[in-house]
Amino acid sequence: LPWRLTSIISSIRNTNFSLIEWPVLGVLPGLLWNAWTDNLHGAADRTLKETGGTFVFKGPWFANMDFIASSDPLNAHHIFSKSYAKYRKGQDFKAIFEFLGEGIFNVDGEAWKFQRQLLHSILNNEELQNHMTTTLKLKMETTLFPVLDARAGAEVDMQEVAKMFMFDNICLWVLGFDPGYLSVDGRSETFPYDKAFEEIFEAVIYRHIVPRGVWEFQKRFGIGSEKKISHSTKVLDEFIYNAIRIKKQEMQKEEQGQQLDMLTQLMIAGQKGESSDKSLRDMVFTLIAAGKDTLSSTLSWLLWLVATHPDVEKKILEEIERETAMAGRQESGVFMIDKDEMNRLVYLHAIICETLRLYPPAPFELRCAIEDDMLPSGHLIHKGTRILFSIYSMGRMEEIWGKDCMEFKPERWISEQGSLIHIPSYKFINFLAGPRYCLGKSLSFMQLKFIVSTLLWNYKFDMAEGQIVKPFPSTMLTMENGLKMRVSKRDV
Ligand code: HEM
Repeated sequence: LPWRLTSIISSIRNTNFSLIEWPVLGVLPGLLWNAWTDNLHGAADRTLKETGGTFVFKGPWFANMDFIASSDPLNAHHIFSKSYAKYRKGQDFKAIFEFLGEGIFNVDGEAWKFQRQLLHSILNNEELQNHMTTTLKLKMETTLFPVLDARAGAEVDMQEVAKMFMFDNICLWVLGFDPGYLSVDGRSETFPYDKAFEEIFEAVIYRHIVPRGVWEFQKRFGIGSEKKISHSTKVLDEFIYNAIRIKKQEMQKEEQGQQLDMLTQLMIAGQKGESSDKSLRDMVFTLIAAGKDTLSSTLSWLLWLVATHPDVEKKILEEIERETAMAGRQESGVFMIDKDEMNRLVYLHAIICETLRLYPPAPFELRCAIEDDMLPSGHLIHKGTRILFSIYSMGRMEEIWGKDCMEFKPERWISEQGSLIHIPSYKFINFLAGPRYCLGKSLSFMQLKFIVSTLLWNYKFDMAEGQIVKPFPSTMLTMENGLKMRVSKRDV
């Protein structure tokens, strides 16, 4: 009890949630909230290990909080692929993520099929992918490298830099313009949009934990975290609707050449059918949310893991030197990798997979059964049961990854012949499995390989003294204390 009390008091002090929420929440959800936020993913991981990979959580009878948590790969295969038709995102998911509107994350059935086909054709369009790599390269040359040069030798929060850099890039890819969040003069303090996304994803975890009636009550009266969600959604809506309005004006000008951003492609596709500003807003909002934190989180964890594993750093630099002509190719003072060379970077691919295994940007998935069923683990599922799948725990299971599952070891992804080992998606579920797997998977590998190889070849990243790196309890796996590093230009 004393431990609980101390830790509740410290949670109240440390969380962003208003004091009003504590009396509203009551003792039990308060304890739960405390346990989850103390080390949300670690706590779930421990319980899943103790219970053999699946456990039933029972809340008070009136609270509608029951769910089944699992990290069992056979259950994953069952829920996401084999018996996919029996599980949906469900009404709870839709309510929790209501700010995504009718975007692809939030819909099932025909609405999902339609968006899936449309986004599949856009995200796999080679011309568009080449355009994205070109804009990324330009952004690195004109902004990222000058920012790092300007702060060389000083402490830099690389998580902040990664967030700002990816936010600018995702806006370039999705909306076709650069908001200039990352800049040498450091505008970050005043830039509201990325912060608005962050606040929503932080606050939304609360909706996963407390009874729906509680947060709906708070929403109705604009209390605590709900106030933040509605304010931040308004800020983002203004930003996105403005981008849609400008894009429409641009498209009306005949002299405007073909633009290769996703919003233009969605509008062209929409001209053939129905496409309201609201549906464009929902799709664009979802795409920005899908891409920005996933990539910046992977980049941050990867930089930390490489900086704390000098043997891995040495091997990746050797691979870049051996497999690419980067050493002899300098553009505007920096060395840039060629797009065609990226497929040869097998070790780098393994580093990215290994980072994602240990630190999945999207650490859990929520599903709801639409009929009675039985999981391969033997758990009975009744219609309406919620299932919380822990991707974070699955990446740390000894049964899948062996005794060294907690070690960062990119070699586990490479065969004796030197090629990549294929791990089935239901075991390495970071991009999900089955019909709803991530549409940005190949794009993500391409962009991350480009960024990481170029960054590591040109710069050295060392940890700042006293920096403690640990996950922050949010819907996205970010670092609680940032990632303070000393950056120096590498002597190539
Ligand atoms: C490291 C990077 C990424 C990871 C780990 C990742 C992970 C995931 C996961 C777990 C899902 C399933 C979500 C759910 O069903 O609730 C998903 C879906 C999706 N992702 Fe990604 N993602 C990444 C990057 C991207 C990028 C860059 C884009 C595009 C801009 C993207 C677009 C999508 C889309 C459109 C879906 C919805 C698919 C559907 O519902 O059919 N992702 N992603």
